[in-house]
Amino acid sequence: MALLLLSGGAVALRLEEALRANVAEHAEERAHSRRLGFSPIVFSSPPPPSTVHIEPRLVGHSPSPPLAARARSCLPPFGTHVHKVPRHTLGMGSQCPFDTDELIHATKHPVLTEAECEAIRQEAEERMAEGARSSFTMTETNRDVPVHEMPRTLRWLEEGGLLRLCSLARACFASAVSERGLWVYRGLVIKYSFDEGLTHQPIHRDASLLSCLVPLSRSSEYEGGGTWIEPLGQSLVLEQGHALLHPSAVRHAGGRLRGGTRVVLVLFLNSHRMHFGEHGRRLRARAQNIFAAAQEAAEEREAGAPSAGGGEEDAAPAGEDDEDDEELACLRFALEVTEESDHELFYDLGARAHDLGQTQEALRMYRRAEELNDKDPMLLSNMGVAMLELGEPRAAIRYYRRALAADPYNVNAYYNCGELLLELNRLRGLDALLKAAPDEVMAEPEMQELAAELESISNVMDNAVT
Ligand SMILES: O=C(O)CCC(=O)C(=O)O
Ligand SMILES: [Fe+2]
Repeated sequence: MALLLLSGGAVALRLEEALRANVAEHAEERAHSRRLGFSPIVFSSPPPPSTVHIEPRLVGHSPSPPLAARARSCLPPFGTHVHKVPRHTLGMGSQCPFDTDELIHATKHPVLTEAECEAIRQEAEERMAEGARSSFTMTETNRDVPVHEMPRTLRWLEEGGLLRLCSLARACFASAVSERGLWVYRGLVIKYSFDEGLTHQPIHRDASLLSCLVPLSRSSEYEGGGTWIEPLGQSLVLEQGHALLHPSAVRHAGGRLRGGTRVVLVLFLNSHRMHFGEHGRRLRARAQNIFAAAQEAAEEREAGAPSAGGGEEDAAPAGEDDEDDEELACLRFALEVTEESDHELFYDLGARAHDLGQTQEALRMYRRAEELNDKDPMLLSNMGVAMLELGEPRAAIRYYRRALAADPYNVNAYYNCGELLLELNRLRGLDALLKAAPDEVMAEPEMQELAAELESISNVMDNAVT
């Protein structure tokens, strides 16, 4: 398979620099984790077999047990239900630290007691009531409080809670976790509440090696919800205190809540040493940061630009082209280290070309992405747009419909599909589309406009007939 890039010593050298910077970033994050108040976990013995079973009553009752008891309470106590996900979907290439497709583990029993769940939840709710919130999840559709701002929970983690969860993570993912241990990149308590419009989290990967999620609510407190696992095409709803563990690179989402309140504890865990397979995610993040910084600078220039006089387009300020190249270089380095196995990188390259008006090239990249993951709603929706731009409206509709099958709440795909059906005068199709759209989608102003247009055309036609 031909690599897209990388020739010449100068570029290769820069790749090496980028990789070194990733390793340094990992070390800096580990140090930062300590500053936030998380002590790393170092294992003192080889991982016990995952079949080891200890009595549930040993788990997590004593607030400050002696060390030996603490260690015992930290054995991976319970078996897990395992869901298989092809490990190539992690996009880590042949250096993937996970050596199996058994990548989604849901414990068969609680690993946190009811009392522990309630205590953590209570502290999180106190912090939220005081107005604490982080923007870590970068979305308005849920609320989250960082664990490092929750002293009681932090202490509970120190006193054995973290060792318990990390031991479990180690038993589930032995190939990725060495004796040198694990540390918490971030911990969050996330609240979803249907009545407050906090209903979900979009599909994403987490910025760590392993993700561990424990519902603090009982499943009877909400409808819908759960953790949506894209490659399974399914939401997993766990009972209070059970743990869901998966590689952070499994694409997932906070599943749509249809009622009630769901509160979860999430720990993002990293291994002592960074695995080579993690370079891709860090390089992609670099590219995204460079892009975001360039966007911000452009917006600032626009805001600060004198409104009068001149009339000529400003020349790009010195350095901007270099920044663009840096973004591209990072994406290409990421492609190289992941051996072109990560569909998100092809998506990014496609979106970048699309933004620059290079629709053919965008489609070429999107197709490479689609070969690796044909269920990504954003990708499919963008492919629809590209198809339309290239004069293929029927293909565009097919892509929009596939995007909607993958994500029935995708407003962009709904709107683009609806607008195109209107343009093609396929009014029955438009009517059916609007009727199928969930209320949340129809509440969006652009969807309201589409519905109004359809109605006014229908009225005109009715009047013409009568
Ligand atoms: O709510 C969930 O089940 C998923 C949460 C999640 O993915 C996250 O916080 O990163
Ligand atoms: Fe996540």
